[in-house]
Amino acid sequence: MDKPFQHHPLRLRRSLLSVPASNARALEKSSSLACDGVIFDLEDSVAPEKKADARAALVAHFAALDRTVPQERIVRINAFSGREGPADLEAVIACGPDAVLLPKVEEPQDVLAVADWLAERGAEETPRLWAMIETPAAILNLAGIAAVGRTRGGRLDCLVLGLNDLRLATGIADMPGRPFLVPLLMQAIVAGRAFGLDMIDSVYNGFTELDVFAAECEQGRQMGFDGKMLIHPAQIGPANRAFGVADAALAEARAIAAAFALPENTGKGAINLNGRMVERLHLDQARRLIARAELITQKENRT
Ligand SMILES: CC(C)(COP(=O)(O)OP(=O)(O)OC[C@H]1O[C@@H](n2cnc3c(N)ncnc32)[C@H](O)[C@@H]1OP(=O)(O)O)[C@@H](O)C(=O)NCCC(=O)NCCSC(=O)C[C@H](O)C(=O)O
Ligand SMILES: [Mg+2]
Repeated sequence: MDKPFQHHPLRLRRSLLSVPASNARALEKSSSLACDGVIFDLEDSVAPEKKADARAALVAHFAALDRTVPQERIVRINAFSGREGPADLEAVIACGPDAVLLPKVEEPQDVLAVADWLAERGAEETPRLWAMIETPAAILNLAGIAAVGRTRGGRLDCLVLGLNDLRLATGIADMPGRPFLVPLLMQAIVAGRAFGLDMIDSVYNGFTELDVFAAECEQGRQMGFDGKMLIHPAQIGPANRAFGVADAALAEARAIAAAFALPENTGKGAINLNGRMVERLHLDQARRLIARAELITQKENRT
């Protein structure tokens, strides 16, 4: 079933492809891909000596962009408190993306500082802010970071897990099924949902192992994630499938909506639908799922 609470308009975020801003071919290709969003990366996929060139390439790319392509556009900057961060944010202002992804957020102030910087520059509603959760400190401070979603006009939209950095910092093993990471991922889900944020699962590095990748997407969906950060175009199809709306789930949602629309169920809080109790909260979930399915259909008809 769909998630219970959301503080911003419904967006498709099944597949978010990271594209190094220093890779001209990948930049060019990104607009033609069926991912729901592109994360233009100025951080770890760009070598230190290429940072300035990557910013310039990104600004040129956005200047020539066809903004009718149905993709959300996010720029991942380097840490705002570091050497490259302020110049990256100036590039963000020039680009005008939908959102800025902040890496290695450790405490609420890491997000608030950027929100205040953007507000001072007159950037009121957009870009939105997304925060990467990828350090032990971020895990300890999850509730405080997610709570930023309720301040500064609710500018924080999404938490994105970064398991490469988290494994590096903690020593947690990279294992099939992510057994020792699942408890941390679930903490993130609970914190994000408490403040109405969208939740994006971490990248999977083995971009040729598509069966394993599909299983990890399915696991992420079952945990409650909305989508996954990707590193390669081959991962888009499996992610869109796993985080899309299955036919059976859509049929069930339609049955719930139809049942509550029956005259005999008017005014009822709970009904019997084929031997299962269904409440009005399930009707709300069903309506959201139907709306998401409609968004997917609209997108597929446009691309
Ligand atoms: C992983 C790669 C370095 C592999 O690159 P390559 O060997 O060139 O792949 P292919 O030859 O299989 O590529 C086939 C075609 O697809 C295009 N391509 C590849 N990757 C992308 C991409 N990301 N976006 C757009 N297009 C892409 C190639 O250009 C080929 O096109 P064509 O010429 O038409 O055949 C590479 O995939 C890559 O660099 N991926 C992204 C890396 C990245 O962004 N890293 C940062 C995100 S990871 C992260 O955030 C971790 C997190 O912080 C954490 O801590 O966990
Ligand atoms: Mg990282």
